[in-house]
Amino acid sequence: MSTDAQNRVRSWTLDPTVPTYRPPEGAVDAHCHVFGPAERFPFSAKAKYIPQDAGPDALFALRDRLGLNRSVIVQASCHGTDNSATLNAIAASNGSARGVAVVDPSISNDELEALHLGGMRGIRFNFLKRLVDDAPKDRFLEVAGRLPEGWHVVMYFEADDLEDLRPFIAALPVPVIIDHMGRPDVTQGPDGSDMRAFRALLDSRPDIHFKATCPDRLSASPGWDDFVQAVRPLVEDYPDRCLWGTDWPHPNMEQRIPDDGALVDMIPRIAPTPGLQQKLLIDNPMRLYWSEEWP
Ligand SMILES: O=C(O)/C=C(\CC(=O)C(=O)O)C(=O)O
Repeated sequence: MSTDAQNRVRSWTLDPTVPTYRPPEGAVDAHCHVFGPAERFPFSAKAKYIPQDAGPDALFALRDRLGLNRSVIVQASCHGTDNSATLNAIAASNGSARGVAVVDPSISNDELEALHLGGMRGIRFNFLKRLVDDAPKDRFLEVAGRLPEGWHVVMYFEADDLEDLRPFIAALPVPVIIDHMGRPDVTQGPDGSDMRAFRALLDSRPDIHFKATCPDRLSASPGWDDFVQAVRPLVEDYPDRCLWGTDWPHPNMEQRIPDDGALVDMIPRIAPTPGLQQKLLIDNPMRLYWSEEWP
């Protein structure tokens, strides 16, 4: 994969609109990434995409523009299991960012503790074949059993893989967060088979959470109406289990770059009351990522 500067892709807009919706004070962007800067934090030899730099300065400037206050930075697959770029961004955040690491399952307990001190609060298991070469479930389960206190597992998979993954998810010994709701086909509507299967998963244990994220990836309609129709009932029915995030810098979306301001303006459409917005943007992510500051 070419790492030449001119071949590195940009999947985010440099000029997002300022949203009309104003998030409540303390709102958390619970799903974003950083890329590089590559000179200090080179990409993994196994990276499936090589992006331009999108470091902490750009992330925090965007956050200010969007009216958000905290960030959960999820280690992106292009950095493999070297979490330095994510840790660097967390360190630059003055306590306003936490992270989710990607680790080699043979990681030692001391290394996990060091990640905790660096602001990590979970590990991510990525099952998307276009992003990672392998996802060894037995080794994932082993490391999930010895995470630092209060950590959780973030899972990324596609709807067609949910059935296969159910025993694995059931065996996880810590709380679980599902990225982008496991990528359902939202065009099926709120009662479609993908949403029904996802609700069955949520009903299978009380500590599974989901990110009501990525209309840009999941929607087939320009105004993202299908996303709203499918996702709002999920937020309303599981108000204590939902999180929201921008997904900036939108890896692999260079052909359909979303406007980050429009993503923020989705919030009141999927969480229509101030009470739901408080849970989605503050209570739920604070409990999972800043538990020591949260009642
Ligand atoms: O930003 C996301 O959640 C989705 C990604 C990228 C990703 O997860 C990664 O690189 O680790 C995708 O679907 O390409």
